[in-house]
Amino acid sequence: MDDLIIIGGGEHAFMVCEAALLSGQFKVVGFLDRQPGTLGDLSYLGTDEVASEYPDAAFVVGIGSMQAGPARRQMIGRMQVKRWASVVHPRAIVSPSATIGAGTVIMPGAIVNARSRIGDHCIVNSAVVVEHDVQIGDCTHLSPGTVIGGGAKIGENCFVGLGSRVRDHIAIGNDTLVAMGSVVTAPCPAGSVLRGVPAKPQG
Ligand SMILES: CC(=O)SCCNC(=O)CCNC(=O)[C@H](O)C(C)(C)COP(=O)(O)OP(=O)(O)OC[C@H]1O[C@@H](n2cnc3c(N)ncnc32)[C@H](O)[C@@H]1OP(=O)(O)O
Repeated sequence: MDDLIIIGGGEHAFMVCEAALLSGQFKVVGFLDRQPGTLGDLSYLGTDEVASEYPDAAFVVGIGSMQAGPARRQMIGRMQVKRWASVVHPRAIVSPSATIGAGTVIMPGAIVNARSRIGDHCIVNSAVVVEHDVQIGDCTHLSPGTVIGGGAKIGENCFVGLGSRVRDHIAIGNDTLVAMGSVVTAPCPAGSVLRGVPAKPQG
């Protein structure tokens, strides 16, 4: 069983901790945060700088990114971490032909269907449906209840808000924000901000 350290001590970190414990794959040894705090029964180990003191542990980001763009990737790049764990809640359904990147978390009720590829450090949140043959880029957050149609491609560093739908076989560019409740019916370039039904670019 791997030792796991969670980066972050907020609400999402608690969810990640619970998923890790329920998976039976990890012994969660503590969490890092900018300031001392509490996270269930976990020990506060220190700030990000102490990560290098745990060379044998695996790490996972427990910070729920709520925006599109490179901030999450940059934060991860600054960490002195050798090994990233992917955490899959035992009540998620992941096809045996799907691949899940390092540092990615899959929350309860999520479905990742056949031949889909989820990148590194993604959040596939509660009750998300990622249909077959989908590609999700690194550091992208699919918020609870989103549905990604078969063969769609979502870029890196995207944020897809609560309950949104993305049409099958379309591509969404990197760093795109999809507002909650949107229905994305057409491809969009990198850096888009989309909102509404059907989703339209915002200025
Ligand atoms: C585990 C978890 O809980 S993960 C949580 C995930 N959270 C989410 O998915 C929420 C993400 N947030 C959104 O999608 C927001 O709608 C944002 C970020 C796109 C916009 O937020 P803000 O800029 O704060 O917009 P704000 O709330 O001020 O609303 C401005 C206007 O847009 C409207 N509006 C806001 N969001 C939306 C939306 N998703 N669709 C349509 N209209 C919207 C508001 O009603 C408001 O209209 P008004 O000016 O006529 O009153």
